[in-house]
Amino acid sequence: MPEMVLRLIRASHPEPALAVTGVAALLAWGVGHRPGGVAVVTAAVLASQLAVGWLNDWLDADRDAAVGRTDKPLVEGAISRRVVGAAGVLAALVTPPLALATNPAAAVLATVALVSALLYNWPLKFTPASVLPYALSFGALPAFVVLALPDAPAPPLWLVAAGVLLGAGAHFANVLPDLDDDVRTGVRGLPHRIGPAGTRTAAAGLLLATTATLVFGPPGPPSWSGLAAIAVAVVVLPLGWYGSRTAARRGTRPVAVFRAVLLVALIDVVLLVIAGRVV
Ligand SMILES: CC(C)=CCC/C(C)=C/CC/C(C)=C/COP(=O)(O)OP(=O)(O)O
Repeated sequence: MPEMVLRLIRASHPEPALAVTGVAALLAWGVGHRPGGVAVVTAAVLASQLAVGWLNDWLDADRDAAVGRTDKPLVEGAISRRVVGAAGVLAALVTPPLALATNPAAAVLATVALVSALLYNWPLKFTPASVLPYALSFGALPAFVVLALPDAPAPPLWLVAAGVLLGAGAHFANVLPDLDDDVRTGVRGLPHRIGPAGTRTAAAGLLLATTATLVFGPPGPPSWSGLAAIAVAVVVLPLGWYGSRTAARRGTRPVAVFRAVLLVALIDVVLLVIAGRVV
């Protein structure tokens, strides 16, 4: 793969972008999209993730350089700021037409999710409302996937609620490794205002609530696989919480809660797809 492409991928926040796109693809398959529908939904979600990730690094380049972020190609000077910004604008522009290949109502939801996420990049991440775009975008994501079906069914409330809780939890988990650096560069979102202990607790608590919503939300009794998912969340999330706390005390990047959150989110969706109970 050409070097430039690899650098662009690194500037896109590839871990969360792939996780969110993978979850959307599995969900699309689980709710009954045909292969073409799965492809369109996946492409629209991937484009929105790339747009948000690239424009985030484009906007944050000076702040990331000020705190010496070693994981950012823009800080290394490995890629120009103009290229990353242009890639972000291009990805944002192709998201609505891609989503429109399903139906207009679904395209509106995909666009709302994108715009809300871009508003996180600027200005909401600096305010106490920093959690809102995550909650809105992640609530809109499963609603988009369901509404994008050929007969455009109404998305179940429990699924949207699970998206909102997952998004809010992901915000706290994502900010956790950067709390100190952010404060030095003037970023004061909700997690910075409630501090590291509150942030770790919010991330783990919201993910546990997501899992419970997914297991107990659908009609009928919970499945054994659903109960197993809760058991995994109950073990993995506190382990991630503990790992992040230990890393923070050692002065290394506390990414364990973030990884635990991604793992629990993926397990939730895979179990739901296998059980065929999403809608
Ligand atoms: C469905 C959909 C579009 C969901 C996206 C929701 C959303 C608000 C995503 C933001 C992702 C992102 C680029 C975080 C980086 O934040 P940061 O600048 O705090 O972290 P960093 O230091 O790692 O760059």
